[in-house]
Amino acid sequence: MGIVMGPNQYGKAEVRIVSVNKDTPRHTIKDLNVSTSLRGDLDAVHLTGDNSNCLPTDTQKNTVYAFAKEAPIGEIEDFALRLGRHFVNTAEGITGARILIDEYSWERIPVGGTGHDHSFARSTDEKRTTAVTIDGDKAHVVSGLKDLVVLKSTGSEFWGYPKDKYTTLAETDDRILATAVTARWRYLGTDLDWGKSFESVRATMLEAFATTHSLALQQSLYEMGKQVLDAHPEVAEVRLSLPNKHHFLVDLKPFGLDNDNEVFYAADRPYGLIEGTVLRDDVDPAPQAWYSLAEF
Ligand SMILES: O=c1[nH]c(=O)c2[nH]c(=O)[nH]c2[nH]1
Repeated sequence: MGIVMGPNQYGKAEVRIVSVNKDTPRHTIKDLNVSTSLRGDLDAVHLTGDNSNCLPTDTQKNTVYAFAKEAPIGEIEDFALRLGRHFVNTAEGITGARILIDEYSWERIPVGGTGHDHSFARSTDEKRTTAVTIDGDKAHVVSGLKDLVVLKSTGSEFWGYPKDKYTTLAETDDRILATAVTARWRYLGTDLDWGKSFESVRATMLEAFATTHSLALQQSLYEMGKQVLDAHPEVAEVRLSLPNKHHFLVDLKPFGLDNDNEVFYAADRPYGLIEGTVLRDDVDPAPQAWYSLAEF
């Protein structure tokens, strides 16, 4: 019987970096939020405060900035792979690294009919994401997006559910279906055209959401994941988190008006939260997750 140090990791969270490429007067920008986590032989720092294997989180932050200058950032997956491999290959006692990156999107401001060379507007709240894990000489990439807000103004029903003495929800064959998509998909390789794959996965998910006549958001979730896997052999599994952004019919009878599914109250909370994984049954399962309080 005794007490030991359990799973642990440490790093710098949310390194905000904006990098401007000035190779030509038509600048491009990369706007990222980068988090690093390292694992390895870290008992000593926890048990006795011996920092000899503890590459400072400050150094990890500086590495992110320096790497952005030493070579073009490129796709976030490639940048994360470079950073993670660097820490594992160079830091004494470090055997694993996980790099999380969120990328914010900017569009050129239109001026005189074309996009301006060096002025940008934040186009949407949607973020492109990646989570790259290095484990010794192995690497795996889970990319995704979050805060992609979508809505169907019809083509959504919800009925046939069990009713008990607490049920008040009316069955409907015509409702608004709206959600803010968080999606993560696990790649089978580490060497591919990340940007092309991202755009295609995103387009497939959107098309599946739009064209599925939905009897439940759960059914839309499965279709979105399934159609991504059908069209993308490079993807092993898709995980989706879909808040059901409820839209309630407003009672217009007090004003002598009929509401023919046209006027809704958009509630912000509570919301249903529909989550799930759609996966191939013939690939290796995802490697064990990194430490997370939520998985306790
Ligand atoms: O698509 C839905 N799935 C549910 O599980 C659910 N539950 C609920 O109240 N409304 C909905 N809608």
